[in-house]
Amino acid sequence: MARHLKLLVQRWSSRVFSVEVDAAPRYFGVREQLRGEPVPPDVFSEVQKQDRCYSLLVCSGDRVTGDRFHWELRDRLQTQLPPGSGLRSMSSFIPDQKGSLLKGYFLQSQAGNSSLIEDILTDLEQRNPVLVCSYSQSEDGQQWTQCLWYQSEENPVRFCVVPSETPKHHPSVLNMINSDVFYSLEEACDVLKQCGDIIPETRSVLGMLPSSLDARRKPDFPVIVIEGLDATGKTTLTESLRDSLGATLLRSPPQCLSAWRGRFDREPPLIRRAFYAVGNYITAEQINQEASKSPVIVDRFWHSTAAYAIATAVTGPVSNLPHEGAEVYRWPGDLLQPSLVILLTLDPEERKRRLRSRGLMKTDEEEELDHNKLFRLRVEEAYRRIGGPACTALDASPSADLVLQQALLLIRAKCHL
Ligand SMILES: Nc1ncnc2c1ncn2[C@@H]1O[C@H](COP(=O)(O)OP(=O)(O)O)[C@@H](O)[C@H]1O
Ligand SMILES: Nc1ccn([C@@H]2O[C@H](COP(=O)(O)OP(=O)(O)O)[C@@H](O)[C@H]2O)c(=O)n1
Repeated sequence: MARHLKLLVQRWSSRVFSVEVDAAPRYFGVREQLRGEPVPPDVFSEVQKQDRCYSLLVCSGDRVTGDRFHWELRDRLQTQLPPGSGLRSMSSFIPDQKGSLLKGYFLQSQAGNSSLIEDILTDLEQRNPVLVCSYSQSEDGQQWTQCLWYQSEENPVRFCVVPSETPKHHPSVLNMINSDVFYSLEEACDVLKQCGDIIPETRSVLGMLPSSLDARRKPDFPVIVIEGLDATGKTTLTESLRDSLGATLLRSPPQCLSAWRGRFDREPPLIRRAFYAVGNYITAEQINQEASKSPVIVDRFWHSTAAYAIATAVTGPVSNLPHEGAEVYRWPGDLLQPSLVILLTLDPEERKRRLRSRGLMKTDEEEELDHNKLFRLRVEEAYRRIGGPACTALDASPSADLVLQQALLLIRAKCHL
């Protein structure tokens, strides 16, 4: 077994395992002694006695390969597994240890399906960076035990499965920085550079970057960013502001990346977020050039990149988000800071009405906003928590003209235009 896997398994008992059930993580741990705590963790309470469970944790040393494999694995399992396998997202982490998160899946095998599932798992483990554990119930039905799948045939080392306390932070928070949200151009570029061979388009994206960036340069004219969920009226307002103020209108991601956006939207979060992060720096350079001549209005910028990334990485209610004031809500030190960020807020029903009347849905994420109320609430709250500059909320429910007048009042007060 590779050295890093050996170390991982040796530290098994300091790890917590988390399985998502109805968007709420359930936690358990493993202990070396076989008896002692006969209470099965609640994720096992619905499993039949004769069934087995399996966990698959992605353990690639290379994060780009690992994240892509984790992403594809869900589709592969969903297609190959028999119905009733109860496929769920799972992870394993060491509480409070940043970067310790491993992602994977948890599944059940019912008696009649066991040989099919075992064939799928054996094949997966032989060819891919995945560590498979199996879980079975003890003879007396008092305890669930975990053992490594590859050694389960001969003399397996069994660990007791025990309930674990809910950790202080949602597990995803441990790996968020530089996996979901990037705080420097260098970190985002590193990810894209690593993808050069598998996604040739990354070279063209990186080629759009300016040769040097100066985030400290103060633009001569104000730079105003308009943020908000899809269909809150950003396009309508930004176009009116451009006309009223004689401003230049820019957007992030910038127009020059539009040919490659769809390609990156199909990639796992690590790569997709790195693409949008780099997009902000390209827009920043365009802002620098234009703001020496006129005010600049920007349709989406850093708040969108960070808020959607943070809200997607965690699951469940708003209370699972990193706490207010946490490091993830800071502004990247090397990214141009706008003079004002206006966040358009809208009642969910009115937003849906505008979406319907516009007649098209966009990214999977935007579609998810409609179906998943908790996701929408997390995005909105993440928007509010991001600072440096923090956004100023503006009620977007009045008529387009009234929203424009209110926005102009805010801009005049803050930017002396
Ligand atoms: N203040 C407003 N009142 C009513 N409808 C609006 C208002 N602002 C925008 N709309 C309409 O709502 C839809 C979404 O607006 P749009 O500007 O495209 O939003 P976004 O750019 O945020 O996705 C469009 O059909 C637009 O005409
Ligand atoms: N600066 C940006 C802009 C968009 N995005 C992503 O792009 C999606 C929204 O794009 P969209 O095309 O629906 O945006 P609009 O049409 O509302 O401007 C979100 O899901 C974000 O994840 C980003 O990450 N950073």
